[in-house]
Amino acid sequence: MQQHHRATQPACRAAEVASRPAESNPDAEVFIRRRAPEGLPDQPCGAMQFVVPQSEDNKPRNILEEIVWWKAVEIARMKERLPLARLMMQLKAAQPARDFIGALRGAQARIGKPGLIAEVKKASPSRGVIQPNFDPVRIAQAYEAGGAACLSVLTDAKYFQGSFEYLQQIRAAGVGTPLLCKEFIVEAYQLFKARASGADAVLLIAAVLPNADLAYLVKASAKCSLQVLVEVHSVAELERVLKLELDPERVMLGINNRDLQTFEVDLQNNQRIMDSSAGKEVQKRGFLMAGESGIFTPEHVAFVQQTGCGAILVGESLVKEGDPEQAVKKLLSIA
Ligand SMILES: O=P(O)(O)OC[C@@H](O)[C@@H](O)c1c[nH]c2ccccc12
Repeated sequence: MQQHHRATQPACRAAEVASRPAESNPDAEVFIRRRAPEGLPDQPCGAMQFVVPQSEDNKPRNILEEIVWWKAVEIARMKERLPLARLMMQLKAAQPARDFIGALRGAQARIGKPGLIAEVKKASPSRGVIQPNFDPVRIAQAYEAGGAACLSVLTDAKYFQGSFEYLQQIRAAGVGTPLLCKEFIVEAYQLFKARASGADAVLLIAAVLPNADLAYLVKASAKCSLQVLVEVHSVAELERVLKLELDPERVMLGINNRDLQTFEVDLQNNQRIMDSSAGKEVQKRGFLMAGESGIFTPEHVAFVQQTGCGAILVGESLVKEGDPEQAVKKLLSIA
């Protein structure tokens, strides 16, 4: 699979990236390999059952890789509990999807600030438990009352303590803002599960998915009426994503300002990417851009806005507050 991912890059570029340490090359793409959580299996060869030794390289190289390797197990279990045929019946019965991107653009036009995607997030690998007193429905209702245009709901169970059920519960409680399913999506089954649970949009992470997979999953999303947020975290990734044919009415882009290896947040990353020629092209082609992660203050919001982002994705700074409604109002400077 690693070979497959690398093969989507020109050979010289891949070699160049591989030979430079990641720290000195902020634009290096993160190539997520796909393996079972225990790595590649032992390779017995011959009657003596001689085993080719496992190398260090057979462990996840970063948290994103670890999460993605575990996904394979999680998806297999989900399919056992809910086979595809039954999931497709749920999908048919789902309520029509809402216009996620339209809601963000509408809010931006109304308030003159980036449209807010407020995240319902209990925990994360970098922060541990952020909100021990976690009630997803109460938080979602408070975000909506505070003026969030859209919500993002973490569904990853093992690393973020999320659940697809939270999407259902939030919808069932009458929350009307469009919902993003925040998941590490690697196959279409997860898209169907997201839509059947009430999501209106899904996240696709460029660092996880080569362009061939992105193209397929974007198409499959459109088939089940899901809009898409494609997340990049470097200029190189943005350049790659822009090679795809994407409809700005159905696909928006996001810049994750959190480094996937160190977890450090740097809002300058947002500026650097938006100022690049790929960043300019994004704006020319009319894509809505979201700045993601590490946004804590109205000053941060203003900074991300002046880089050219019409949306922001905010989790920790809102979810850790006892009164998330006030936290939203404070962040957007709504009296
Ligand atoms: O809690 P923060 O720093 O405001 O970040 C929110 C969001 O950007 C972050 O949760 C996120 C961005 N991309 C992701 C991909 C998967 C899981 C989580 C994320």
